[in-house]
Amino acid sequence: MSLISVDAAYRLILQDAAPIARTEELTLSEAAGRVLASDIVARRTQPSFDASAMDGYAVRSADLAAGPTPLRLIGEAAAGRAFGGTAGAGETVRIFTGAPVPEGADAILIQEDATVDGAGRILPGATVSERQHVRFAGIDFGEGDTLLPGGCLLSPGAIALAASGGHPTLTVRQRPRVAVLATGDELVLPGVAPGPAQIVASNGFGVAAMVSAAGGEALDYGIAPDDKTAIAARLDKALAEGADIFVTIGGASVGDHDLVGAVFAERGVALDFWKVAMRPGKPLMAGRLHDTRIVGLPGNPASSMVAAMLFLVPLVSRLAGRPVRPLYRHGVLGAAVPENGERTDFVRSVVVIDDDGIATVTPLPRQDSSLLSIYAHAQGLLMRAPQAPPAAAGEPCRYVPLD
Ligand SMILES: Nc1nc2c(c(=O)[nH]1)N[C@H]1C(S)=C(S)[C@@H](COP(=O)(O)OP(=O)(O)OC[C@H]3O[C@@H](n4cnc5c(N)ncnc54)[C@H](O)[C@@H]3O)O[C@H]1N2
Ligand code: MOO
Repeated sequence: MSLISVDAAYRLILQDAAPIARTEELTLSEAAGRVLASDIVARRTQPSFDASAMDGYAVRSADLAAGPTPLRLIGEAAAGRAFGGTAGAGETVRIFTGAPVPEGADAILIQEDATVDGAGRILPGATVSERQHVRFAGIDFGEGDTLLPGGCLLSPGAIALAASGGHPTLTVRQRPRVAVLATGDELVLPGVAPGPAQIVASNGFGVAAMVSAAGGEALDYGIAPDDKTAIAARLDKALAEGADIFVTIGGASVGDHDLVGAVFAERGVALDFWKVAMRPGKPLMAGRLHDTRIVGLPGNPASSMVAAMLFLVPLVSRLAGRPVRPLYRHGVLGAAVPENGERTDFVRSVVVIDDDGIATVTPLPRQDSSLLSIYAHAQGLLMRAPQAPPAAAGEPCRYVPLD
């Protein structure tokens, strides 16, 4: 298969990717950050009664308009404790924020504008307009109103609104299940002392973290040795478990021990592409087998992280039903850059956003695709198009944010 462009690979990986239909019911605290499955309507009216917005006195506004006449105090209303009677002409009820406004009263005189005389009567120091400081029933929403549309991301505000509407649980879309498998005889888990030719597996943990942040559920498939049977067994497991995406790391290139492509071919994976004209991350595969999408990431640490950021994160977001944000943002170069070669270059860069929102993108000095220390300290990937001419500091550029 020949190299395809970044844009073509991006289109291919997202084509026919739709939010998964499976749903689950979660408590409000569990549902935060998830995607609502369908519209929810209010089960109640909020507020369900006319409520005071201030601490003071419930009055009849017409009484105060007539002049500063003392009012007779006939009772008290507090949040959770209504005054049972009716305020008649010349009468007032002590009231606190959140309490039901008594029958007869139509406004609140704040306590700063009132004094109490020796006889316990209330002397208004100001007039009030009708409805002043009253939150009328239903000003937030009424029973049966649509509170949140299906497909919305459950932000903290949305969770609070659902709670107020009387929903203790919400039906949300299930997260896409993403099996993540590292491959390579040389890999040991963090914390295990590597042998003389071994290294510590790192990429799977970074990729799993990206999957979670994009709204997916990462399934840890561990490490498979460079052995076709072992890799195929993990693929079969992913299919049996109904994984939405099977991600491999490593073994994607052309060496004698790069077996992932061979396993995919033997198992009948229909590849959409293998190898993208980009640096790092060229030996990237994507395809599908039955209902499972397949993504084969290259092994070099920065290559797998960059390829996952560009292609896996949008795919997971789309399957999760979350908005897929545009790949690139605009910025200005913080340093001069040379002419680019034939592949799209993704240059790990420091991104500083000033008070006006202008992003200055400055390439980090070392770009070898094995360097996690550089990747981890980059905030963005400067995008250099194929054959882009040299560019000076201050010129416009595009970059992929890494947050
Ligand atoms: N003759 C060619 N050789 C290579 C080419 C090529 O076009 N022709 N492409 C190079 C590029 S570009 C990349 S990127 C790598 C990718 O190769 P693989 O996907 O086959 O990756 P591996 O060979 O398995 O591993 C590469 C490197 O990364 C380390 N690795 C692998 N998995 C992990 C992990 N989970 N955590 C940390 N590090 C990992 C592995 O030990 C190797 O050092 O191929 C080039 N070669
Ligand atoms: O894709 Mo490789 O990432 O150029 O090292």
